[in-house]
Amino acid sequence: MKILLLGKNGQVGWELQRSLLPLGEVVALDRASAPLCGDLLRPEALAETVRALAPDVIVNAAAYTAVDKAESEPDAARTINAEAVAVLAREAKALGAWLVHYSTDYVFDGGGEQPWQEDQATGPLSVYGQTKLEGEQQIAASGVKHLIFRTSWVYAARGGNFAKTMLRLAQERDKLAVIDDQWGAPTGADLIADVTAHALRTAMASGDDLSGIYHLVAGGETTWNRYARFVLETARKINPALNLTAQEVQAVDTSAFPTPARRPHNSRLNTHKLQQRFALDLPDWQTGVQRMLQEIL
Ligand SMILES: NC(=O)C1=CN([C@@H]2O[C@H](COP(=O)(O)OP(=O)(O)OC[C@H]3O[C@@H](n4cnc5c(N)ncnc54)[C@H](OP(=O)(O)O)[C@@H]3O)[C@@H](O)[C@H]2O)C=CC1
Ligand SMILES: Cc1cn([C@H]2C[C@H](O)[C@@H](COP(=O)(O)OP(=O)(O)O[C@H]3O[C@@H](C)C(=O)[C@@H](O)[C@H]3O)O2)c(=O)[nH]c1=O
Repeated sequence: MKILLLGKNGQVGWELQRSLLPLGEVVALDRASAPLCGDLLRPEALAETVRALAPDVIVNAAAYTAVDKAESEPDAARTINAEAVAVLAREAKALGAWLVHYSTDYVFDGGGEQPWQEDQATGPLSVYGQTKLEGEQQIAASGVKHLIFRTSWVYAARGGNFAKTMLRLAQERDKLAVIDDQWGAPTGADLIADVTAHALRTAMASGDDLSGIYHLVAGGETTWNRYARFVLETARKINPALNLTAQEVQAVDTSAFPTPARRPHNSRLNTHKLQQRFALDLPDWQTGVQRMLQEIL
């Protein structure tokens, strides 16, 4: 089996290079790859690469993920998160290949307090969320066999993420102020990659019955504030010599921390469908965060 992996150097892409290896030959590209094109800002060059490689599976881990910046760069966000995805779906469909893709909790408007199910109405609050939703819709409309994993609050030992931002700020400041009224689940890129490999293997063995959208997040729930406090407490235990000067992580409302992009209050995702269809048990979010901190500290 031949797998084309796009976005190989992102948090999820990096972990996928390891997880996908047992499934077959992995051709892993990033935006700078040449002569093959892995640049999602050049959708038609990307299409030529797909036709030249004729993979059995395309795994797209590339995305425009700068949530605030997307508000002032909607065209680039849309080309990468939606137009290029439509081209990948079209080419995969023509080849009879599977398309694996990732989406986000930010497709929802964040109302209520219940975990969102896959079939509930979306309502993105930001350009990033809107363009990711358009990507999902393009895949569904193409008729390609697909797995779309909606995940949230991704972290990894490699790459930039909220946990690492908190560690950096806690070394620079005496006090942090972090939002305590947005709820979700931090999810490790290694978990996402491992579940992807398992689900892909299962789905390919069962025809196209398992094609669809799945919510894939770690178990439990927290707020950004509680997550930040957990990161700093755990970091202090792992490495007491670490110079974390911030003694307090002040809990603030969303209104006290204005950002260019609006973010959902309720980012909880219900994972029953994924766990049931693929016979999976997802670990609590704390387990993976601890492991990542052990690794980087
Ligand atoms: N990060 C998160 O918190 C969440 C992520 N997701 C989704 O999960 C998926 C993986 O995200 P994650 O690994 O965390 O994101 P990262 O930001 O870590 O990685 C995204 C990758 O996409 C690449 N990329 C950006 N623009 C292009 C382009 N024009 N052509 C090719 N590659 C490009 C980046 O390359 P470069 O470094 O060169 O810019 C980077 O390697 C995405 O679909 C994202 O929307 C969903 C929920 C939460
Ligand atoms: C840095 C910082 C952020 N915040 C808040 C802002 C925001 O509501 C929240 C997280 O901020 P960040 O900008 O780090 O995270 P953000 O870029 O919003 O993270 C999102 O990325 C995309 C790609 C996704 O798909 C989402 O699931 C989610 O992970 O924390 C504070 O309250 N205090 C701070 O000092």
